[in-house]
Amino acid sequence: MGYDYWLVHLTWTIPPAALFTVAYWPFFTRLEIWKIVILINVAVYATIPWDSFLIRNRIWTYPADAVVGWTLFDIPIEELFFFVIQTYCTSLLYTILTKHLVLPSFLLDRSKPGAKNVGAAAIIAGIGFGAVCIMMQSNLTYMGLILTWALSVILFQWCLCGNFLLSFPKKQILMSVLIPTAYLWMVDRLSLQRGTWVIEKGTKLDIQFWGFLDIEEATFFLLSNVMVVFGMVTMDHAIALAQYDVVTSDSPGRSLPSLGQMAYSYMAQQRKPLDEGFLDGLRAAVTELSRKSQSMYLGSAMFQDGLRVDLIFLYSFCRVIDDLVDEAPSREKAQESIKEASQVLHWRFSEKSPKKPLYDYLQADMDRKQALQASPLLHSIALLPASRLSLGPLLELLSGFDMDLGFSFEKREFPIETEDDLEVYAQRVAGTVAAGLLELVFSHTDVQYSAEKQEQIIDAGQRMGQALQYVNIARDIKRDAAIKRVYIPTAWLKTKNLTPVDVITNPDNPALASFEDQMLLKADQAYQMSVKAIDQLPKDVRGPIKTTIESYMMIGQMVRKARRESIKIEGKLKVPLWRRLKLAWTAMYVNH
Ligand SMILES: CC(C)=CCC/C(C)=C/C=C/C(C)=C/C=C/C(C)=C/C=C/C=C(C)/C=C/C=C(C)/C=C/C1=C(C)CCCC1(C)C
Repeated sequence: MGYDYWLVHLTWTIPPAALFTVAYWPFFTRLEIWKIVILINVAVYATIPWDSFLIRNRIWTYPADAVVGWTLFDIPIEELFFFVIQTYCTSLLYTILTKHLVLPSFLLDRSKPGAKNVGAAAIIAGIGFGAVCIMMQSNLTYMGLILTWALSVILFQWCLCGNFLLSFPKKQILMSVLIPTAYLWMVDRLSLQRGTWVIEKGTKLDIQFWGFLDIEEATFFLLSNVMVVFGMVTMDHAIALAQYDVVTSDSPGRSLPSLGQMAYSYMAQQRKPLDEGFLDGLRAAVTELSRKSQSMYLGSAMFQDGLRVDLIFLYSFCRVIDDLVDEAPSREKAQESIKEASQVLHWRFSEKSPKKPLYDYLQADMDRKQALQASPLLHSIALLPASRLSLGPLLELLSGFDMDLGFSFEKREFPIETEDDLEVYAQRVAGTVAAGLLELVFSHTDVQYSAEKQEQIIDAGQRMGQALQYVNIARDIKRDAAIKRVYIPTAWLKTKNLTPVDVITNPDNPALASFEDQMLLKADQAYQMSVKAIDQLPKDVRGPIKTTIESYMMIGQMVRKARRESIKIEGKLKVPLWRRLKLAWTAMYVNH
């Protein structure tokens, strides 16, 4: 007996598994862990008969002095552990690489018709070739056994999720397959060189890469990783459909069904046709978010399932309105947009509003695509999860944009006159967004909250939204001055004998430092008053919400520091990526 085989694990497979586990641990969701556990089980049960057959037929052997000697169906225990650890590593890598993807956005297959059949035909051809290899009873035996077994599994997976796979991003699939494959080739080569395991001559082609890596082994590790990754994609396909059902449902709140239920309805394959308008809209909203704000896109990935999708739609609505107002050629045009938004919102939230596919109702005479292009506003409102939001905060948000339109340098009009105005403004543009977010949180959780409790938490959330807006204002004093807006209350300025016009004409005035301080102090106070409420939220959302808030508050600290050390900042001040990652890791870890 010997420890050579265990040594391979101790040096090559366990360390990367441990490293990735620790790094990713705070971000692991229960669903992700279950997926991996299920896949490991499937992999082990599927591989045992095959591997056992190989060993009994002496296709490959292991020297007695390399293994401890425990076996199951003649398979050394070390080998069984290999099935587990490889499946774990590859599926974990896949989980990390695909964390940011919004699964339902890949439900519509836009690839060439027939692409799925071409794939299936190729896999079947591979299986046929493998069968011929086995029947020849020659040095092609091992290759034949690998191809027939692995490609049968892959064919099954392809039949279930081929279309989903075709629209899934190729980069993530390739990296999840190829990185572990290349790594295991290296490990396998080393072990074959050392003789920890031996592929017997006679049933193999005897072609080696890098001197020792048999071509069969190379093929095997590639195909086993494909099985693992396709297995993950198949489960993700089932999950994507369940998420789709949740976010397109009219019921005020639903969380994801259990994995078992999802697997059942997936295999039953009885589905109503998908709503293409909805899925196109989702895709557009996701693309827009990732283009406009990469950090918000990645940050949103910490929210799970249906909640994340709903949040993306909420964001998309805010974004569209913001752009419409900012890019309007005149104040009147901007006000018109706001008015239109208000009307469409009233309609969307009314009893009369059709709850199912909305596009047809919006623009009955227009093609959907055209409607989308013609009015991003209509589109973003149509996609809002109206059954899980309320109208109030959204209308209040519009009134915040209205306030922004009140600025006029020419007419010397500055709507933020008093500290009260500042608070009202911050509530309208940021408090409302926090309120919307929390409404969605409450409707996507199984935790029961009394109406009173909800109201209390929403109150705190709105105050937190205001706090973040104060940080925004403190950071952007100069940038706002450049577009002739001053959010420092006129009353504050007056204490130093200044006016908003002075701020716009001389934004570098050192006297402004004290107002920046005052604004950040106000942010701190609002933050302190509401931070405790986070602990009352459902566990899943505490981490991501804390991350968002703390990153903002960190911007505040950086503004202070920059001022203290007279650092000049070009453009927008940002928290460095590594600090945000550290912050996210900690916030997620503490609330895990
Ligand atoms: C749950 C929900 C929501 C929906 C349900 C959706 C659904 C139906 C999904 C179906 C998924 C399926 C069917 C997944 C299947 C995955 C498999 C079979 C993975 C096999 C991995 C095999 C692995 C990793 C095998 C590893 C083997 C190794 C490392 C062997 C190595 C070796 C060594 C070391 C020396 C000698 C040679 C040898 C190659 C045998």
